[in-house]
Amino acid sequence: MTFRLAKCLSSPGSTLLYSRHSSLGLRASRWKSTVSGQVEHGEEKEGATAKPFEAIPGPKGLPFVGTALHAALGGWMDKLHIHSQNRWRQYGSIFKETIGPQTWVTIADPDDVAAVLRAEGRYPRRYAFESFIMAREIMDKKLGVFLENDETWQHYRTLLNKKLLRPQQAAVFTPLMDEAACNLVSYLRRKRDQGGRVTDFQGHLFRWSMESGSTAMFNQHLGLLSENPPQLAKDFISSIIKILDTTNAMMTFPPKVHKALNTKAWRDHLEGWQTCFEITKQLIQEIMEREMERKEEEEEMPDLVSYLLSVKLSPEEVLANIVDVLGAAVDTTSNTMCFTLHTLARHPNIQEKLHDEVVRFAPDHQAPVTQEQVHKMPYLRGVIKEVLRLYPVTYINSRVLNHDAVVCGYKIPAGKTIIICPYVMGRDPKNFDNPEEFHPERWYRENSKNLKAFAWLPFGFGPRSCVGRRIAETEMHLALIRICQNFKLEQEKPEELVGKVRALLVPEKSVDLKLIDR
Ligand code: HEM
Repeated sequence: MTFRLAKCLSSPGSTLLYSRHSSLGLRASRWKSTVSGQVEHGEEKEGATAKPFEAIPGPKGLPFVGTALHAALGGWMDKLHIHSQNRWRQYGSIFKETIGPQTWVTIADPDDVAAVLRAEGRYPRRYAFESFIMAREIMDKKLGVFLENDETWQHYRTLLNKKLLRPQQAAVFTPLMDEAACNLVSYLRRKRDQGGRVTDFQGHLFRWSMESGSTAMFNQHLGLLSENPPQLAKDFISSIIKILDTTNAMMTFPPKVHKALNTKAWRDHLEGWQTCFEITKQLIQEIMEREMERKEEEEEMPDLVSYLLSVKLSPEEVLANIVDVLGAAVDTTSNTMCFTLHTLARHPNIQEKLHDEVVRFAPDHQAPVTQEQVHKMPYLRGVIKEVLRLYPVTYINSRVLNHDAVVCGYKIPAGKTIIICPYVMGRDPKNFDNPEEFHPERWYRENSKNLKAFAWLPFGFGPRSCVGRRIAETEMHLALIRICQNFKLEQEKPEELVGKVRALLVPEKSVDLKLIDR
């Protein structure tokens, strides 16, 4: 079947039919294609009955800008996760909407999502923010794994998989990440006021995730959690924040318009990218210099930069890939941890249960925490999974169709973007019982057997899924263990946690918590 599907996908001019059986879930055998006018069995009927793209339901909007003005005036660009949920309820299993420069077809039924993702072929494509690509063109910089496509993407991706996803590599970065988690604890102690309060967890956790994530790339600490963090790394963080803060504006109106009018948002966006590239370049240089001084035996597991250079990527390609990987690593993990700590403070019973498990399997504050210990903690892993279900930082994901296709009975031309909604799927009662409840036990092996496949997709799926998943999960587990060992988290004013969209789903307000020593 795989062969047949791959053959269909690589045939020029073919139309894929993405269908699912209403009661039995996906039936792979029903995927068909027309190849150069030849019709495979049974396909003609389904293709012929498919409705045209224009018939996909959705808001009409205005010519050229679609619902961008509604979004700007109604202020819902930063609530796109809720907006998608409302549209989904209003229009049903598939809807289409043009917001500014992009027309998106949205699906959020796990079976439809499975059908699209399972047929994506060798070179899956995601929707790429036009402004990200434009900025690189203007700066004359290359695209890295996040933005590249086709053979070049696959080349980068194969190299990165070897360094970031392999268990042998995890053995190198786990102890360093554990040190970063311990440093986070000391750092938070220093940030506490006299009443034990720490304000703006977002900023603190941003530092931690850059510190922790970069150990997996550079095999060394940047020192961001120390008393005097290096200016370079602090500037990198500011540049990423600048890029993310201006991304919503680039989504509401075409970046070309922003550029032509030289808007403040565009200037900031571009400046963010320029600083990000300059700093990453300097960071790489510093790391390479330090690396030269290191001992020979450490060369067995070279850091990511040395490795990429050793496999003959040019310095420009290495720079572009490090920018892409670091850029994807920092805000995702830090905001997920923010949601996690806030949720634990809000649910003292859950926090105590987690603490009991941590004390049982990692009782010694001084001893290193290992992957084996983490594997013995299903509740801990359930907490993170539950946070990613309710607050997936990547609240939407996407695929740009390589071929004309039929999705949910509608003809979708090649090049159109299909939006997949982990946020909507994670809160749909058809997929999860009592979806609004935070219930880590639902992820225990015996309970999760009955969960719907593809309903939980915070890291995406397939060959284009998150290359940093192992790193992200490892660092979040370790940080949570260290925080639980050392602190009880409390909220001064118990508050519902509300998310907003700033390219990713992030907490709307500053997360402020009280840390009481255990
Ligand atoms: C909570 C943490 C994280 C979440 C929820 C997350 C989620 C995602 C998602 C949904 C995608 C798109 C996958 C797809 O299209 O199917 C992605 C891609 C990516 N992520 Fe992550 N991510 C996280 C952390 C990280 C970390 C720590 C790194 C780096 C160490 C990283 C590096 C990347 C890269 C480079 C890509 C692009 C991969 C490609 O296009 O081939 N991510 N991530």
